Amino acid sequence: MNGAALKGAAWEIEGLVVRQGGHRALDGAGLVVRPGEVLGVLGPNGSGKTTLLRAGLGLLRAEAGAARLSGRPVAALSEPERARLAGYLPQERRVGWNLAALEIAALGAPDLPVARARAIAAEALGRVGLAGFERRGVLDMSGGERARVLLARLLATRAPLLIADEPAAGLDPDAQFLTLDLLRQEAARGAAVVVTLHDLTLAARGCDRLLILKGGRVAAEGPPAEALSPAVLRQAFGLDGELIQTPAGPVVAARRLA
Ligand SMILES: Nc1ncnc2c1ncn2[C@@H]1O[C@H](COP(=O)(O)OP(=O)(O)OP(=O)(O)O)[C@@H](O)[C@H]1O
Repeated sequence: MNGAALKGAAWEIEGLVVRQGGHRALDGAGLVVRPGEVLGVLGPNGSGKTTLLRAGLGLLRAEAGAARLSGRPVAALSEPERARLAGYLPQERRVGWNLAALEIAALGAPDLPVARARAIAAEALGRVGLAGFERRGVLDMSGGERARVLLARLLATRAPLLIADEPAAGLDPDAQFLTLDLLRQEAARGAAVVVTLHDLTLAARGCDRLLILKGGRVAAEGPPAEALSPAVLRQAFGLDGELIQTPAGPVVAARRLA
């Protein structure tokens, strides 16, 4: 452990070095997120976003660096303790068994009696737009519907930290905005939220702060207008673009560098 715990942070990661397949997938990256805040983690494919989330939860071994959940070193917490402090929606939407949507969503609340967990799951399914789908097997759904069930499972955790790895991937435009709205609602109830995204406009609209990764390092960090400056778009994403304010909210207009 390096520095002292930051007061009030739900999740602090500092200086992580993680080797994957012989090269440094993370080379000193970190993040801090506080209750009530939505932090977006962005970066090109392979820049280390998923590795940062997994290593920061103690699911991958780090060669150096530190991670704390609610001020407690992740390495000192059991997996059930970590699960109570952090709801985690992984990038892969793998589900083995064709269980009903309600049962899958209720897995987010294993601490509660079954009837209560199912009531919370039903409410979460309603929030993600799946009222009426409670009894449908998740393997008998479209990919986007299944993704919403897994988002409902995340919401059902009611954890103080919610981590969603590309929750908007494969969703229709309305569902993408809905996803960010729901995560913002969770932040409004006091949760800290960390979300990885590839849609820069969605990130600019839905996140309070953005962390941009490039090559396993933090390339930029700050409010969307700063973190998505033309210089960052160029250096981190290889794009010629800018953030434009419109009546509907900010939009990132960009094209590939010639
Ligand atoms: N199991 C693995 N074995 C070897 N290399 C890996 C493994 N998992 C990830 N990597 C490498 O680590 C780096 C970071 O991967 P990571 O999944 O964190 O990127 P990402 O930013 O989440 O990407 P994406 O946007 O494509 O999801 C990449 O270079 C990737 O090829």
